[in-house]
Amino acid sequence: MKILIIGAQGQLGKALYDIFKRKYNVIIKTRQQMDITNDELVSNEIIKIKPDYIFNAAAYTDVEKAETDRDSALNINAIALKHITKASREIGAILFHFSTDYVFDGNKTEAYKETDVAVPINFYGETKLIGEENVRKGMDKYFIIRTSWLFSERGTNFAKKIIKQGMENKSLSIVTDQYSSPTYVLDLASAVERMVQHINNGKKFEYGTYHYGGLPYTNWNGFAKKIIEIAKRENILSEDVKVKEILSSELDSMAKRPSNSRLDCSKIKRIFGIEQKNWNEALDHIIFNLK
Ligand SMILES: NC(=O)C1=CN([C@@H]2O[C@H](COP(=O)(O)OP(=O)(O)OC[C@H]3O[C@@H](n4cnc5c(N)ncnc54)[C@H](OP(=O)(O)O)[C@@H]3O)[C@@H](O)[C@H]2O)C=CC1
Ligand SMILES: Cc1cn([C@H]2C[C@H](O)[C@@H](COP(=O)(O)OP(=O)(O)O[C@H]3O[C@@H](C)C(=O)[C@@H](O)[C@H]3O)O2)c(=O)[nH]c1=O
Repeated sequence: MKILIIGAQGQLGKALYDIFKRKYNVIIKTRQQMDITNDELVSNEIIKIKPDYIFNAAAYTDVEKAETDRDSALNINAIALKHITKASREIGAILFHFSTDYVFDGNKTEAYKETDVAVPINFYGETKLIGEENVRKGMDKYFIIRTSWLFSERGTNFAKKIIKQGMENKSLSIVTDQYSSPTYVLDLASAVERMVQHINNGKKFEYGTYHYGGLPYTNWNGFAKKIIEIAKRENILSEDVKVKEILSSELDSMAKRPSNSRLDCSKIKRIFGIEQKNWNEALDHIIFNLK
């Protein structure tokens, strides 16, 4: 069973490699080795490697910068999916593509299901939604996994930004009016492994779009308070660091974020038996490892 991971240097790409290298023949491609915006290269490499599964963890993930650096965000998150699906289809590979809670506008009061209409309110979300549509149009054997607020010990993410800020300032101001859930990358990668095992064992399943995120739901301020609490306990931050509550309207940001992008993950549980994991335990673990 051969697996190709594209975007292997990102936080999710690395987690997928850590999980899958234990039992599978995994080939990894970094941006330097396979730029997904290069149609010819993508096609040649995928056809040459001929993997059974392709995991596309490559993306443009700077939500603020995407508002102005529009061509790059669009090429990487949207157009490149035409190249990847064309080559995947040609060799009959199964594609796992990753998308975001930011495809939703946040106007729903409950958690979002896979069947809810996606209306992005920022350009990153727009490009990710076009990418999803390109996957659906381009092939049949795909999984689009929408996830939220990824964190890990590696790469750039909210948890690491908060610790860094806590080291530099005594007072942090964090929004209270955006709700979703943090997801530890290794929990997401393990969910993907469960899906692959399920398929390889010949069990019943459906291709298509799935939601997977951590539990419990929270807002960014709640997440930040938990990060600070653990960092104080581990003596990484001093006791006098405080987290102030602010509203999104007080932020100086170009990209709007949804007030509610909680993902309903009941479909992945029903079809693949995958349970959501509690992110608190993972947060303890990564902050301990940052020491
Ligand atoms: N981070 C998050 O909070 C969330 C992420 N997601 C989705 O999950 C997926 C993984 O995200 P995450 O691991 O956090 O992202 P990262 O930003 O950590 O990693 C993305 C990787 O893609 C690479 N990349 C960028 N452009 C190209 C290109 N043209 N060709 C090949 N590789 C490229 C980057 O390389 P380089 O470092 O050289 O730029 C980087 O290694 C993405 O699809 C993202 O949209 C969904 C919800 C939340
Ligand atoms: C760092 C910081 C952020 N915030 C706010 C800004 C923003 O509204 C919210 C989240 O901050 P960030 O900009 O770090 O996170 P953001 O880049 O919006 O994170 C998103 O990344 C993409 C890739 C996704 O797909 C999403 O699921 C989500 O994880 O918190 C504060 O209020 N104070 C702060 O000090």
